[in-house]
Amino acid sequence: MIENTLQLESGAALVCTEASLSVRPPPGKSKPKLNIPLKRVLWAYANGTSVEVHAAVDKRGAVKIEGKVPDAKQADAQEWVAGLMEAAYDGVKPQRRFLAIVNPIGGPGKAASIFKKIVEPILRAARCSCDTIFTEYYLHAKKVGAELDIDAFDAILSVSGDGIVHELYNGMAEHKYPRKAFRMPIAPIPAGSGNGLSLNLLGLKDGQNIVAATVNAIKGRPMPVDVCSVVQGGKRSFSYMSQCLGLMADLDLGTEHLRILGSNRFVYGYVRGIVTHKTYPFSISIREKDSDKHKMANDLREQLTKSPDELFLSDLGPEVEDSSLPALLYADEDDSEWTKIEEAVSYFYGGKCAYVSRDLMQFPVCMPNDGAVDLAIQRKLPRGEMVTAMDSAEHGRLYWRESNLYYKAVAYRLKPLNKQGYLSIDGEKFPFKEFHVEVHQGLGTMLSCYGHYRTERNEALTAPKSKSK
Ligand SMILES: Nc1ncnc2c1ncn2[C@@H]1O[C@H](COP(=O)(O)OP(=O)(O)OP(=O)(O)O)[C@@H](O)[C@H]1O
Repeated sequence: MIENTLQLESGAALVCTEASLSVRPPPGKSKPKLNIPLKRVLWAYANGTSVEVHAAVDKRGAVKIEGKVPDAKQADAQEWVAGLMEAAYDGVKPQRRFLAIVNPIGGPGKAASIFKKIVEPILRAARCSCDTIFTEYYLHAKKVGAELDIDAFDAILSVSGDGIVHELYNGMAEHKYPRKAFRMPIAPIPAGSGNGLSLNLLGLKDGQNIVAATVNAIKGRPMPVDVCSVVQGGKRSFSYMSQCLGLMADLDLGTEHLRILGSNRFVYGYVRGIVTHKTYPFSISIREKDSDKHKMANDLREQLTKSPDELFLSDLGPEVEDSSLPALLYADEDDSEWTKIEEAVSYFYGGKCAYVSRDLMQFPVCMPNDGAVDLAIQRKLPRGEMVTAMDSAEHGRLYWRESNLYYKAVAYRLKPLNKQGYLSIDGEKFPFKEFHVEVHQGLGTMLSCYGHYRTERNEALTAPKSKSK
């Protein structure tokens, strides 16, 4: 392994390898060696004999490492610092200009203090600039998206839950140059109650980690993501995450009055669903891209082996020539050749992210920009199996169940055949009425350090030996 060492006057040394920066204590000192991944190095600077390195460390936030080199080593220090900065910002422009949208009432109401105490110091240490808007009313973020000054910022920080990103996208759709607005990368900082986007970009371990999310905003690369049009009663809106009806919508929107229970309200909702054992009749038409579970799992396996350059946009994003919204291609198409399902099912879920919550990886073969929305239609199960169905659901085990019909669709239509129920689009309540969805490949942009959703122990990648219902 190549090591680039800067010897300090104190006897300690700063050692940069291809993967990390470590601080080696002087010989004979028992202080433990500090090891920081290069991704976490925010800034390095040499002035005369002084050297400063700023980094982001879990639980501590922005930290500064300082030292002095002997007079004769000033040029070495300059060279070492330049090398460290190059390695730390590999492929990414330093000093991004952010627009932060902070929802002061998001989740437990801590977004403003999280932003001030953790996020801002890290941005300052990385010498990023940041204009901040505190949302003042429902749909304020939509207005921000619609009026976005595209040239003034490199990325948007959404300091809240998933609702603010939904509003931003629906605002961007009303921008003077919608497609250009959608090219503005978004990076979530998980300060809401539903932080699904962050969970998908950062994984289960780091999904709620504010330091990791802020580093993702500084070091992540622009990843194109599909955005769906949802057309209902002639009105078009945009969904980047999910569309849901039946049991899973009931246990979210139908338990809002129990917010005091925190995430336990979802457990309560699921148990209530087992007791009532209700089914929901839908008529669903699917313009299929795929429905072979083995093929979809294989396609994901292949995707995960691609190099970052194939997965990301260049830091500046491609030139967008046509700045208008993509047209609706399938809204008027005759669906007589589409796949039809007319059945009373437990729930219907459409999604563009793998995790829908910490406990459920509903769409384990989902890809950010394959031009398809994943559909999971859970058929009615006996009560006992409803309980076991949630075993390892956070690792995507549901995927291989025969009762879980799974499609990739470029478009679909759904008509509820009963009168009352909940329709959740990205967690927002929509009228419980017929709607049409179609996918716009790569329309949106998120910042990511991986180029794909970060699923952990994804069981969809290993086909089971025996069939499960
Ligand atoms: N100052 C404000 N007053 C009232 N509502 C606001 C304000 N700022 C933002 N909102 C609304 O807060 C809602 C919740 O935002 P978001 O989903 O990001 O956070 P959350 O805590 O995850 O939300 P949820 O309550 O949906 O779980 C959005 O609908 C947004 O319009």
